[in-house]
This record gives sequence, structure tokens and C-alpha cells, in this order.
Amino acid sequence: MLTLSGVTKRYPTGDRALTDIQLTLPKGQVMALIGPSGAGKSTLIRCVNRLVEPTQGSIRLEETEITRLSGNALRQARRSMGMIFQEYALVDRLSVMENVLSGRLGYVGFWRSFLRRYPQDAVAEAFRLLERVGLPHAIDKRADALSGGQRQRVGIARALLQSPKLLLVDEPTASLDPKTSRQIMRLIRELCAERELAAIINIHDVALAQQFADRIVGLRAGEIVFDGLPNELTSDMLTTIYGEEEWDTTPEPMDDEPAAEPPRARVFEGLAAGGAQ
Ligand SMILES: Nc1ncnc2c1ncn2[C@@H]1O[C@H](COP(=O)(O)OP(=O)(O)OP(=O)(O)O)[C@@H](O)[C@H]1O
Repeated sequence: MLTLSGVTKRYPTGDRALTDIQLTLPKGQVMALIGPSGAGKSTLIRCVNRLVEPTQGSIRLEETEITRLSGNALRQARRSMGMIFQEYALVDRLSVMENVLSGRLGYVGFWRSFLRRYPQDAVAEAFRLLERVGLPHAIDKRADALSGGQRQRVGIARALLQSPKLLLVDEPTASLDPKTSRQIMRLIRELCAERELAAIINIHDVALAQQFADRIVGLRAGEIVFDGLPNELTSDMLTTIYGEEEWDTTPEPMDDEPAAEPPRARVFEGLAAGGAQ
């Protein structure tokens, strides 16, 4: 449903962020995009919704050639791509419900949204989504009264209110504790399955990617160097993506630190567990 062909991005500074990216994402697939800082993950996600202009290549979402669009047509195409952000991008002084409804801003007219009068069907759907993401009790709360995990749930509900075909997710768990991170990844995965939504999730946590994605793509210096199943991501592959490191060793305790008991979780435990939980 999403196809990138020969996508290259060179920033005006001369930085070459992406080189000749070929990628096809079928309906309903959750793809994790991993790679070191500066590998081009954010650039790739932003090229798909044209927040960043690719220098070369084409991006097609179903029948729509995204790279050829401008003006109204581009705005319409962007509605079919829900964005979920690391820092949630909520309006703090607005309620949870108003934040979710802002996902419909692209659909309702300017004055209607300015006056915050949303159609009844949008309000009903927002209620359903808030229930689904586990926040039915928080509808009237101000966004700044929520925890990080709750804020991310609002961000997810807002993205879904657009009825997107594709989710573009940029570091959804970077500011969250390990348990909340897992809950958020599990929720995204379940919602993608329920709605046959494809997702590209830019993520640094390799174990989370292995546990919750159907497919992993590894970028290094703007090129795809790995594209496979979570259980195909061996330590050799991690070295190809990130560079030399002893991936399967548990960190040694410091001299004055007692040995941890039981041993710390390792990246490859995600691999052994296999699939989503
Ligand atoms: N607006 C910009 N102007 C110039 N160069 C940029 C710009 N944004 C990114 N770059 C460069 O493009 C390359 C890819 O950056 P990008 O942010 O896409 O990487 P990333 O993999 O998302 O990194 P991180 O994991 O740290 O977020 C880097 O060399 C970066 O310096």
C-alpha cells in the first residue's frame, strides 16, 4: 500500500540523509525502522508525508503519487497518514477530548474548528477511541495533567480520529518508562491489526522493535542495510547497522557495585520471546 522507489534526500547543507531507498509496505504491516543517530530515520518518515521534500524518487500511497502533490491535494493525502510523536505534540491548555478532536482539523472548516464546533459523529468517534486507548475517565482533564503514557494514548487517539491508512510514528516511547513503553507499543500493534493499518515506527529500542514489529528495517548512513523479520536480526546484523559492539553480553558490574541478580535483560531476550505479547 506504500511504496518508496529510489528516494534520496540531500539537505541544502549538503548532508545526504537518504540514498536510493526502495521500500514496500503492505496493508496492516507494522514496520520498525532502526539505526544509529543520524542514519536518516526521521528524514524517511518525514519524506513520506512531505514534511521533508525528497530530492529524488517517488512515494506512492495506494493509488496516490504523494511526491507529485501540492496544495489541497497534499493536505488531503496527509489526512490519510496519522502522525504520532515522541513529545506527544498536545495542546497543554486544552482538554483530552479537544486534543483528540483536533485530529479532525483537516476535515472541518476553519471557522468551525476555530469555534471548536465539531460534528456529532466526530465527537462520538472520539469517545469510542478514548475508551479504546484506555482513557474514558480522562476526557475532561487538561492535557498537562496527564502522565507521559496517558499523553501518548491521547496522541494515538488523535491520529486515529483522522481515519488514516498509514501511521507514521516517531520515537513513541523515548520519554516513557520500560513498562509504559511496552504498553504503548502493544496498543499501537493491536490497533494496527484491528484496523488493517500499516505503520512505520522509528525506534531506538531494538528489543521493543523485535517484540512488537512484524518487520525490521535497519538504516545506516541513509541506506537500508537490513530488511527482515525480527528473529533474523542477529548480532552480526546489529553490527552491520550500528557498528562493532558485543551485543549478546550482559554488562559487567562496576567494581563497587554488587552483581545484579537475576542478570539484566538483554537485547536478544526480545528475539527469544518472538512476536508481540
Ligand atoms: N533540517 C536539516 N538540515 C540539514 N541536515 C539535516 C536536517 N535534518 C537532518 N539532517 C541530517 O540528515 C541526516 C539524517 O538525520 P535524521 O534526523 O533523519 O536521522 P535519525 O536517524 O532520525 O537520527 P536520530 O535517531 O538522532 O533522530 C543527519 O546527517 C542529519 O544531520
